[in-house]
Amino acid sequence: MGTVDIADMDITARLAEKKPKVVFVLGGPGSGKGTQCANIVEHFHYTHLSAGDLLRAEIKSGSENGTMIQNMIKEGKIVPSEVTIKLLQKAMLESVNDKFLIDGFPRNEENRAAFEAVTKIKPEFVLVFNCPEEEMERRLLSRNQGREDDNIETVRKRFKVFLESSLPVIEYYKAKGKVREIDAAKPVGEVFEAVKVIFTPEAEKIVFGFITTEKR
Ligand SMILES: Nc1ncnc2c1ncn2[C@@H]1O[C@H](COP(=O)(O)OP(=O)(O)O)[C@@H](O)[C@H]1O
Ligand SMILES: Nc1ccn([C@@H]2O[C@H](COP(=O)(O)OP(=O)(O)O)[C@@H](O)[C@H]2O)c(=O)n1
Repeated sequence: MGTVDIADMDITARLAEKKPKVVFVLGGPGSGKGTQCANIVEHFHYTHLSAGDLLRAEIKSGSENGTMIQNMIKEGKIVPSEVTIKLLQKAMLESVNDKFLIDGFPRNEENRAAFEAVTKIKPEFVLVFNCPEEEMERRLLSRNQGREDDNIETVRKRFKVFLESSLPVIEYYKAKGKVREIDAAKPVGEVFEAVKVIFTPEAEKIVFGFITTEKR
């Protein structure tokens, strides 16, 4: 246990006042989370917070945790929650928006429990992208973003971590009825059509002639 940091308490209290609305976006590495989040931002005015992007920015900023984060990402391991949660809290507080897509988090039970304990925020729902491993592997190895972890050796480690640590988090939310699953193996446009249905409010679905599940 570390000492209580007044600045951390302040961030948590200020964030609680803001009452942010959060959607967690989960799925295996390369399932298309970032791609679809960009579409959701454009159509539904959320702010996209990628845990991985925040961690990579922290490395670039030359922070004291930089080397530790870089080593963990290279190995496909999950960075301790304390670090990632602080970055997410700060980003939510700095944004003028109050609707957030939190992408790639929570990635394990520790992430999930710590986020809930610290922020008291529960997700509105959890968007899950399902994609076969062979397809995710193909996408990651041709992503071409110069990422140190998009090599076959690290990709295999990330798949193992996803199966062992992240799937249980998805199961946890499934049991709570919070998961909205998407077939992410289809082309980008088709995946977004399915995503849109989930984000469109029920009332608007009636107006625009979608089939709704609402009972009359
Ligand atoms: N539905 C899709 N079909 C084919 N390629 C895709 C699809 N969605 C994303 N991609 C591509 O696959 C790679 C991984 O997608 P990305 O959104 O970065 O995944 P994630 O954030 O889940 O790791 C990117 O190069 C992206 O352009
Ligand atoms: N909650 C998180 C999210 C990402 N990460 C790290 O960041 C890496 C890349 O995550 P990402 O979400 O940007 O990318 P994908 O693996 O989904 O393609 C992970 O493999 C972890 O090493 C983490 O430690 N904790």
